[in-house]
Amino acid sequence: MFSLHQFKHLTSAGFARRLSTSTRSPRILVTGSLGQLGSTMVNTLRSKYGQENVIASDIKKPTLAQRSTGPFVYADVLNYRSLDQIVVDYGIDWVVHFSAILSAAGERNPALGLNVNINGFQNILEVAKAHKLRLLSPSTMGAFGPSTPKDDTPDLTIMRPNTIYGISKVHMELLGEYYCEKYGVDFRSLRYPGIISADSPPGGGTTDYAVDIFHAALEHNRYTCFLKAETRLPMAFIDDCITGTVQLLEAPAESLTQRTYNVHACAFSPEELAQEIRRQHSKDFVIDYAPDFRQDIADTWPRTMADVAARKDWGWNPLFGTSEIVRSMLDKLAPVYKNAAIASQSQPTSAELPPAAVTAN
Ligand SMILES: NC(=O)C1=CN([C@@H]2O[C@H](COP(=O)(O)OP(=O)(O)OC[C@H]3O[C@@H](n4cnc5c(N)ncnc54)[C@H](O)[C@@H]3O)[C@@H](O)[C@H]2O)C=CC1
Ligand SMILES: CC(=O)[C@H](N)C(=O)O
Repeated sequence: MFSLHQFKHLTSAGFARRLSTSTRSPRILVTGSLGQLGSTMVNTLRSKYGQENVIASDIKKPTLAQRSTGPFVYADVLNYRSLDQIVVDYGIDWVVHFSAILSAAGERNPALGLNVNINGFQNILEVAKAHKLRLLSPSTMGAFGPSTPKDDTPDLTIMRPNTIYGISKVHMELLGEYYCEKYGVDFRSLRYPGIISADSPPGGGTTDYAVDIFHAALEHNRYTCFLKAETRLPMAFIDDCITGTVQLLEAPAESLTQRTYNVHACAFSPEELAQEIRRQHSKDFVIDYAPDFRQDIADTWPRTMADVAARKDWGWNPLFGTSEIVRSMLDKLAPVYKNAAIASQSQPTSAELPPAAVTAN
């Protein structure tokens, strides 16, 4: 049994501990952290909040390099109990929910898209409610649909998307808002345009061409695009995307006037992007067009989005336009392709190999 003196001592120690945890860095769980945006997000958050405070997770196996920068756990968003356990074990305060099935992948496999984007999100929302977590879960311009005004699309407008991805993201936005109003879950979201990054490959979207084109330009100096030449869509560079996402994540609750915000940086068509690549990389770069089912998806999305509220409420301020994006992508990827070419040239040809090595296959 504790004496009264010991009890007082214990409670004041407990109080002191509670005080110190209320001023410590938040512990952040990132789901889907091996996707196109996840690894950059994890690295940015780790450099701000400390390696140990950011728990990366996915259902895929990380490479050694991905494991080396801090904790990584298996987290299937379809399994509520495992999410619950991670939140308890790691003392999670905030969740950045990046697990999703993107637009093209969702049309290829609607059942998977519905399951991950709807049931997975509901699990995340329930965990956020149970443990009073702050939850940032991105939405997309794909939440708009064919009857939405296409230019300067406002935050609040007609939203009748006709893809599994779009429908599931509207569900996410509305459910997040409902849980915020009804249960006080601090849900935050932003509607990204297509995101362009040299860090990781894109994961099955309609805007993937705007990343693939750089790899093709550097490797073959030609590209066959799955969208038509004139299909203009909103886009943003990964640096602006991650900076903006962290700004919204950290924004004081009282500065937010809504739960979901449009964010826009620039807009271009495949032909306009190709012209900029010719200007900055090679005048001989060739693009041709073989539109497929992704054209029908792109045709339902805005050409530009209005993002006045994001700029005003939490400081969205993208720095990369089309020309800066092309410059950065070429600067980052050119050395990779140059080194690969040098390595393949220095590989001995079969004629130069000793007989045992040639017969090994
Ligand atoms: N990349 C882009 O251009 C845009 C992305 N977004 C949104 O940003 C977020 C992140 O997107 P990306 O990184 O591009 O997606 P991605 O497709 O590259 O990555 C998604 C990740 O989710 C993981 N995942 C799939 N099923 C899972 C499950 N059951 N449990 C746990 N993880 C699972 C995958 O393994 C993958 O690593 C998504 O919500 C997406 O809708 C929105 C607009 C544009
Ligand atoms: C715009 C998005 O949400 C994504 N890049 C996709 O094309 O599906």
